[in-house]
Amino acid sequence: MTSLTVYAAAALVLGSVYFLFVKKPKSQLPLPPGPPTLPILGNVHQAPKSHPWLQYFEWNKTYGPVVHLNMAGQPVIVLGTSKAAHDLLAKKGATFSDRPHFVVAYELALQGMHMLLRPYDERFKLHQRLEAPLLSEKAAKAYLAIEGLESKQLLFDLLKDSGRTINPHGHLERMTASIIYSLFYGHRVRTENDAILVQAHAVNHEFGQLVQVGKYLVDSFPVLNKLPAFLAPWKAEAAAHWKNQCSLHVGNLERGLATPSWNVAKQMQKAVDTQGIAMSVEELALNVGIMADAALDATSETLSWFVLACITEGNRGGNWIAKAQKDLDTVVGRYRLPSLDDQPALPYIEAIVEELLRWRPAGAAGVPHFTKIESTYEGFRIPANSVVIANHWSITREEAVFGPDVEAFVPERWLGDGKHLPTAGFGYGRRICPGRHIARNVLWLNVSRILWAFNVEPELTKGGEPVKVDTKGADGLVTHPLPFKACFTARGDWVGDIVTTGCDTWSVNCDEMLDDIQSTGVFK
Ligand code: HEM
Repeated sequence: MTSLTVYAAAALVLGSVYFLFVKKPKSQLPLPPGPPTLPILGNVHQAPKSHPWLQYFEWNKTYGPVVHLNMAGQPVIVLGTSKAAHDLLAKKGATFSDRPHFVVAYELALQGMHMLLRPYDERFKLHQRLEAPLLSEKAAKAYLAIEGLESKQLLFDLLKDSGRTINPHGHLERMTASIIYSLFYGHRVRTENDAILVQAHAVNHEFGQLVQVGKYLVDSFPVLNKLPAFLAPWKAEAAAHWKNQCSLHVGNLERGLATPSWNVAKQMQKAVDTQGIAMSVEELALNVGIMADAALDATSETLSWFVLACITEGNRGGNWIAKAQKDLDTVVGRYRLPSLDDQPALPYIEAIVEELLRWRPAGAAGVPHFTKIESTYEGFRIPANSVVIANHWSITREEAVFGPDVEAFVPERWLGDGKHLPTAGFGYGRRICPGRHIARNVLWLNVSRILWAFNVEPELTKGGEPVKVDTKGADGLVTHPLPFKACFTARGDWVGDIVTTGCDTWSVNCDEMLDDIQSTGVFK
């Protein structure tokens, strides 16, 4: 969606005027430890320029689970263990659920209507209440038929490319986008070049540019926003971006409301109308649209990481792919596809999904929280107006919790006693990802079906060696693999029989499936 360097690091610098207003500390406790600082600049000169989660991890290793950074007066707290993240962000959720404030990207360009960036206030809680029934565990179950349909189509598309090396990203993204846009707007996505998907990418790319670190002085000195427009060129840029956001999200909302069948947009509109909530069309459209954006990127990139894990880590841990395929053959057999009903009998697939979320958390540095109030933790003072980062990369690499082989892909760690390991990747407390039930189902279904149908292998050099692929990934709020190729080969003729005959879904009437969701009675 945006570049995380951008987003997280912007969080580091945006409030450099805050310190002028911070009340004198009430507690005499010391600040948490952190790297040495320079006068005035603090740690600004050490702020990571890309992949910030890697540097945060190093700081957590050196200074401990709670690290304090001083970004020219802006306190930043980096949490590096799941205990610290739970203790502060979840247990003290009333205090730690705010977000840092972005003048250009949030206040101006999004008119304060970006769900992920909203401050923790009454309006945020209202949106959370409106979304909650549509993202609950029950609702996620009601969406399984649509998810199953798109996952069948994924198998069909991959089978067409069987035996060739392909970049799988387009197929994975089409599948995820089609689930989300069908559910949200009643719009099936037939190709990765779908006009709405392309428009969404363009708008998100533009948004990413607006949160570039240091691009706008006004993000560090909000008082500059009082300047007249001719002295404040960012205002015109933000206004142009707002138009593009509206064109995307209001356009999608209107198309969604005009379809014949049930969808999330209609359900949200109904809730707003029946509860008599005063809400502009833009506000509703952005709520639905930003939710769709959040869902799409994180889920499809996690699946890309899964394919990358297959080709780089597949033979580790006693060959986890072979183990999973043995279980699938025993439990599911070769005459039907796996479904969520098989989940209780396939704990190893569940373990693969957990390990995937741990090995490459899609939001490696999480999404920054913010606290307006001073707190204390384990003998340290967390100052008021701190940006608080739960660094998922550190948290998923805690050797005391996961063992010494944290860089390896080892599903076994989640079996037996491992069932109680802390899951990570969806954030914490009152800002925890509300779409996690849907995400987990999509991940489970596609991981199980891909492994049931295909051997997933690396691209080979002319000499027959696996082509080296980058496993560090690109910088960004949603961390994704750099483009790579893999080869999906059907595991046997039986795959062709089932996938060719039963997985070409383009003739299926999705309107009926969407109406079936409504008739489950989950939504009032
Ligand atoms: C593998 C898939 C996904 C991952 C790894 C993921 C991860 C995250 C993370 C780390 C956050 C920030 C949490 C925090 O601030 O502590 C978040 C927020 C959010 N996610 Fe997800 N997410 C995924 C899928 C989804 C889906 C499928 C939906 C919706 C259907 C969704 C909707 C949202 C929304 C609306 C927020 C903003 C919550 C807020 O600011 O209060 N996500 N997600």
